This record gives sequence, structure tokens and C-alpha cells, in this order.
Amino acid sequence: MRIAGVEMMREIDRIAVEEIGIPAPVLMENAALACIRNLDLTKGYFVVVCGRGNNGGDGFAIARHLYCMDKEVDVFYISEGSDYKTETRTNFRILKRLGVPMIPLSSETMWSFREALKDADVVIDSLVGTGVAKPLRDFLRQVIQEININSKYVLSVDVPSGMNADNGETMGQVIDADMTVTFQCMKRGFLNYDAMSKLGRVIVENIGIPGPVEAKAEKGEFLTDHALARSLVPLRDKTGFKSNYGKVLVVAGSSGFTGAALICTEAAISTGSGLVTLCSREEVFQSLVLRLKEAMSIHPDDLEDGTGRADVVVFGPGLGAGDVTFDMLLRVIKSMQENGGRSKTLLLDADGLNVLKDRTEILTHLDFNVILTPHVGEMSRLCGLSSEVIQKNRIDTARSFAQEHKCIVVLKGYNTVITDGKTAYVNPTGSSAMAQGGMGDALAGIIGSLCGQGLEPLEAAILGTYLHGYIGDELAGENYIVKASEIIEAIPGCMKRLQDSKR
Ligand SMILES: NC(=O)C1=CN([C@@H]2O[C@H](COP(=O)(O)OP(=O)(O)OC[C@H]3O[C@@H](n4cnc5c(N)ncnc54)[C@H](O)[C@@H]3O)[C@@H](O)[C@H]2O)[C@H](O)CC1
Ligand SMILES: [K+]
Repeated sequence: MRIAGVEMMREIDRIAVEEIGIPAPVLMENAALACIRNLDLTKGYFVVVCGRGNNGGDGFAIARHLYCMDKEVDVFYISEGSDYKTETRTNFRILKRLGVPMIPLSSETMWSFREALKDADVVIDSLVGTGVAKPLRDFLRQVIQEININSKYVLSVDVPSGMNADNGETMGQVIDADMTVTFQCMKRGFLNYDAMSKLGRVIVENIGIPGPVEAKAEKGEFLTDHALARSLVPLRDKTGFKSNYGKVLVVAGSSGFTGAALICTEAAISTGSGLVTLCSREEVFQSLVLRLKEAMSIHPDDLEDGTGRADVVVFGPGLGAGDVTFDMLLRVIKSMQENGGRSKTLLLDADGLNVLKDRTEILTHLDFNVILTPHVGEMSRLCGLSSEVIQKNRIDTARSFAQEHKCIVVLKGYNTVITDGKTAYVNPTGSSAMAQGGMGDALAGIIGSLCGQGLEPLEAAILGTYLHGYIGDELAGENYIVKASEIIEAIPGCMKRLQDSKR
């Protein structure tokens, strides 16, 4: 599914109507019906609040459908401002002719508006959508405030009115929606963490604009959907041998951080790697000896050997952020450069990222694939921006770092961003039930394993993050929190279910 901002939505609309010739009233009708589909039609009394742009037009059309269904409908509308656009005027006039109660909003009608809001089972917010990107006029702010204070349940049409669809910021005042039915594409602004609490449940509805039209206006930003993730799960050949499923070297763990090594290694094994080797220090193996059943092990002195044999090196979990780790990283990089590494991948996580602080230029001239999996703190150390700035611009930050350093960035957190600098995918799975130590180590092992099984690094990162969160969501359905070890146990079953699913 594509992610779009204001300009891209306008362009999609223009191409659909002007170049392809889909009549604009058809799109408005489809938009209205998409909202109707998501309304609780067992309810009896609906209040529709309409602005003067096409978002208001959608609202007028929704009111008509509710009227046709014999629902009690009151329409309140902004009576002053710019002229109606053609389709909005058409829908406004139809309602007038039908005799649907229509009340212009003003200070005189504010009292009856308030009473209607209190009585309404559902309030439909059709004030403004993607057409406004500047601070709202005072009167509109007041209307929004009344809706927020007095309504039981609000469905926002396309965008909660007052939210900037590009960045999620509030333009003076914003509707606090229970559900947002947005059209055709996920809006970029909805991915802003601060915006999420205003959206309620988000439903993306197709309004009859064909995919190729969207593609013409596309800006390379997508939400990973189930169908994409499913299509990426590797098919295992009947005659496959362990050497067909990738050799992964995990370089991880130190005294006090043995769990990181164990989790990362086991995650790679459970995701389906043919051979997984852990490179760690003696003391790590002493405490893991009884637990690592399927993995092989090597001593750090043999790092070059292990790197030479591996298709993928996952480097960093629990290693420590000192010079020893940095030296090990340089040895891995040198060995990968020397071993003709175009198809090989280095995944850097945790301390593998921390040792790159102020040294990220070493990433730019490597002959093999590099994947970085930072959380926001690690991203901040890598790029020098504050966590606050990064969180407000997650896609842009990850994308420009990936572009500049010629690598793939997986910026972790709610709505993890995966990007190679050209395209960016936002992952919709996972929740704070997974916010625990060890989760990142598991993700690194999963992505590394998928690379070794032949997925392109970007694909491996897209599927790995989706799968990791998908498993977390399944487990969180019945558990308050989810442990990394539980994720690992569930990987094979979830991969099978994902692959077999029809959605
Ligand atoms: N994208 C599509 O294919 C379709 C979109 N539909 C709906 O149309 C809106 C976008 O409509 P548009 O007319 O461009 O803009 P809005 O309705 O969001 O708002 C414009 C409206 O707002 C008023 N206004 C402007 N600035 C201010 C301000 N500072 N303060 C207060 N009010 C302001 C002014 O009256 C403008 O006219 C999209 O979201 C969808 O809901 C289609 O119906 C289907 C196809
Ligand atoms: K709206």
C-alpha cells in the first residue's frame, strides 16, 4: 500500500480525473460509500458536519445515503468562505431538494449544534481533508472543539479535520476521531507518533482509483502489507540441502551479555538458515554450552575464517561498544572485501552500530551489502540528530542516511522504517508488548537469516520486520508482554501460517 502526502493525493486525483477520465463525482460517491461501509448502521441518529471543500462534499453525499436508509440525519455546514467546488455544490443541492435538515453553522446555531452533537449516535467529521495545510480559521477551530467536547463517537472522513496530512501536525485544533476512513493511500502524517492518538482506528479504503494511476504519482513510500510479506516468504525446495539456505555468522555476546548472542543465533536458526555459527568469547560459550544445540561456534581469533565462509555476518548484539569491538568490525569488513563480497551481507546491530559513531564514512565504499538496524538512540548516535528530531522525521532521516551511506537502514520502533534510500517501507506490525530487551537481537537474527536464504537485503529487512511484529501481535493477543525467546519459538509456525494465508 502506498503512503501519500497532500501533493501526491492531489496529483493522483488529477491524473484519475483529467488524464484517465474517471468522473470526479464518481470518486466522491465512492468515497461516501466507503465511509458508509464503515459506519455502525444499527445506530439511528447521525450528525454530519461539512466544510466547503470536497471533504465537505463527501459529507453531503454520506448524508444522502443515510437519508436513503431512513436514518435520522442532521447536516451542519460551514456557510461562509470559498465557493463550493462543482461536485460539492451538486451534493449540497441534492440534500436541499430532498429536504434533509441542513443548518448553517454560526454563533446563533451553535447551541443547537451542541445539543445535536450530544444526542447523535455518530458524528461524521467532513470539515476539511487533504486540501488544507495552514492554520485553521478561528471559527473552524471552535467547531472542532465543540465536536471534541460533545460527541460520543466521531468518524473522520479522510483525515481528522485540522490534522496536516503531510506531517500529522495540528493546525490550531484537531478532531479527536474514533475512526478515520482515509481514501486510497495511507496518509504520511498519520505515521507521526503524536498524530496517532487523534486518528482512532484507521481504515484505508479504495475509492476506485486504479493502481497504475497511483504509481504515476508515487514517491517511493509504502506500508508493508500482508500480501507483500506473504509473497516474500522463501519457498523451500523439496530437494533443498542445508547449504541452500545460507551460512550465517553471528558475532555477538560478551560477559554479562550472553543472552544477546543466544537470542540472535537462535532466531537465525528458527528462521530457517542452513548453518549458523556463533563467534564469541570463551566466557560466553561457557555459559551457553548446554543451550546452543544447533549452532556451531568459533573463537574471535578465527573471525576471518568464519567471515570468509559466511554468506551473511550479523555483527554487534551484546559485543560491547569499545575498541575491541571496533577492531573486530574492521577485521570482518576487510575479510568481506577480500572475499569477493558482492552477494554477501553485513548486518550491524547494537554495538556494531555504536562503534560507528563519528566513523560512518567507512560504510560508503564497501563492495558488499550493509544493513543497519538502529533504534532511535542508535540512529541519533549515527547521524548526530537528536532523538526528538528523528522521531518527527523518521522516514526522511532513515532515507537520507541510507542514501548517503549506501546501505539499508531499518529504523526500529513503532512503525519501523525500512529503506535503501530510494524507497521506504513502513512496517505496520508489532506493538509495545514487544518492548523488551532481546527483541532487537531476535530481529537481527531473523533478517540475517532471510538474507542468507536468498532474499535481497531490502526484501529480507521488509519481511523480517513484518514477521517479527506479526509474531509479536499473535502472541500479544493472549499475553500482556511477549518475550524474545517466545518470538523465536513461534517463528517457524508463523512463517508457515504467513506463507499459507490467503489474504
Ligand atoms: N483525493 C481524491 O481523489 C478525492 C478526494 N476527495 C475528498 O476531497 C478532499 C480534499 O478536498 P479539497 O477540496 O481539496 O480540500 P478540503 O475539503 O480538505 O478543504 C478545502 C476547504 O477548506 C477551507 N479552508 C481552507 N483553508 C482554510 C483555513 N485556513 N481555515 C479554515 N478553512 C479553510 C476552504 O473552504 C476550502 O475550500 C479529500 O480530503 C477527500 O475527502 C473526494 O471527494 C474524492 C476524491
Ligand atoms: K475530515
